[in-house]
Amino acid sequence: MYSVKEAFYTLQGEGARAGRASVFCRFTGCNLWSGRERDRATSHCRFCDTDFIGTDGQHGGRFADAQALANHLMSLWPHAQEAAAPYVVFTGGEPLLQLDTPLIEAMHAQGFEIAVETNGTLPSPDGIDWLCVSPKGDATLRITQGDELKLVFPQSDAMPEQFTHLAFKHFYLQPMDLSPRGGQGTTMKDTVSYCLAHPQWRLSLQTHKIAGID
Ligand SMILES: C[S@@+](CC[C@H](N)C(=O)[O-])C[C@H]1O[C@@H](n2cnc3c(N)ncnc32)[C@H](O)[C@@H]1O
Ligand SMILES: Nc1nc2[nH]cc(C(=O)O)c2c(=O)[nH]1
Ligand code: SF4
Ligand SMILES: [Mg+2]
Repeated sequence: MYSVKEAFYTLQGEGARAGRASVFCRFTGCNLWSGRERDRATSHCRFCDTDFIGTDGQHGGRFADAQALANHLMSLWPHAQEAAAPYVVFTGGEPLLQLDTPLIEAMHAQGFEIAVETNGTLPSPDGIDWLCVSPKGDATLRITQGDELKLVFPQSDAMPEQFTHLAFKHFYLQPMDLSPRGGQGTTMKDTVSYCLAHPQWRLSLQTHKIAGID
């Protein structure tokens, strides 16, 4: 059984693959925050910009098996006749609480290329085509290699220097959007300054928020 908060067709907004048409599958639940505002201040992850509770979002629901979820996600990909392979981004919440080998196999059998957005605290199954790891505060990082490391900046207990030696192809800093915590604006200036001073890091903007899409 898979619990999905929402699923939608949009453009990947962040990181090295920003701008790419994607089916997003947002799983319910996370291991670093309950998703309830009253728990935010005492959680491992305190800046989350996402509602991942329940299965009541657009095209959300509970899916009995991998084939049912793969069929559902394929129904959201509108370009069956085009050359570009269908592309899915599994996110959440924390997708590695639910993404397993049967689902990876069912998605590949449909022809999907599979991307994952994870906090990196849980082991990842084999077969993921694009792995994006986004470390969180003092939460122990268990995934130390992948395609991109995308760090939300700044986090006093997870500074970029801690991660530069890890085996990722791309290193991104993404300005923390403070609005989920009632703040204003983002930490854009500090993030730009850090990237200018440390060229190993590139700037990732949340372009879907700029574009006004999901
Ligand atoms: C909502 S998380 C879900 C996937 C996974 N749990 C994770 O944390 O990577 C998706 C992406 O949004 C980023 N993110 C969450 N809240 C943010 C915020 N307030 N500002 C900027 N990026 C944020 C996360 O770091 C992650 O890269
Ligand atoms: N367009 C768009 N791109 C994204 N990249 C990562 C997202 C996420 O919430 O995991 C996200 C999202 O929520 N929307
Ligand atoms: S780990 Fe990801 S989904 Fe969980 S609370 Fe943090 S940003 Fe949100
Ligand atoms: Mg998001």
